[in-house]
Amino acid sequence: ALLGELASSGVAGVECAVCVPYPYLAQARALLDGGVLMLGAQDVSEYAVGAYTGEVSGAMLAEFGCRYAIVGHSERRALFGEDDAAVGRKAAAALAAGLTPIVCVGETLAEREGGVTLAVLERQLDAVAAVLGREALAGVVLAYEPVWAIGSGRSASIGQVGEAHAGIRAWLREHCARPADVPILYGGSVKPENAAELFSVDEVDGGLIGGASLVANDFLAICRAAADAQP
Ligand SMILES: O=C[C@H](O)COP(=O)(O)O
Repeated sequence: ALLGELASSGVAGVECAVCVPYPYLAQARALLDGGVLMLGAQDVSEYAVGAYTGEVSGAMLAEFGCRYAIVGHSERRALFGEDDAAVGRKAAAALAAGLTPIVCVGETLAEREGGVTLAVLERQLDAVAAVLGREALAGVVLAYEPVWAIGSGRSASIGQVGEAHAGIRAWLREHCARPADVPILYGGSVKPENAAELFSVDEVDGGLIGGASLVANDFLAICRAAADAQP
């Protein structure tokens, strides 16, 4: 459904990708081949090669046509013990394999209520910068995903998103060789109804869409909102 619609109507200036679970990569690649939608994975191993049973390396993902790998999604951090340093190593592994890592950062509700949102984002970003360095950092995509907004139906407010994205851009100016090259996506209950408003916020360069991406027409509406928000 996505391919048909995107091929006919297009979404000028917007890069769209689907990040599918590992077992579906081959099938997705066959469907997407030569089309306008790019392919990504939802995770990547921090190890390039070796005896790590069950791990999926960046080279394997590249072989299956992936352009992107999400790293540090809050569910990976919270449920699978991925700490900030591991997220940095995964980002490096993705880059080394020629993939663009989509590095997720975001605060929990307790951290937001404790007034430490920007400090948490900086801590998470510092760990990535420590592994990548200023040059390589310019090759990532960042995604601000407040944990409390993911899958909850409750997106962050415009003010909250604006403050976080401005903070991340300011951090990039200090730590990245080409800070303007790094897109900052917002994720957390993005829907057709709120996409235009979220994409109108300064420093919001796109979205990382979960639930709404499972409904083709909703995802398409969000892609169009991103196209309409182009400067
Ligand atoms: O992986 C996607 C993000 O975590 C956002 O999910 P959501 O749009 O269902 O809140």
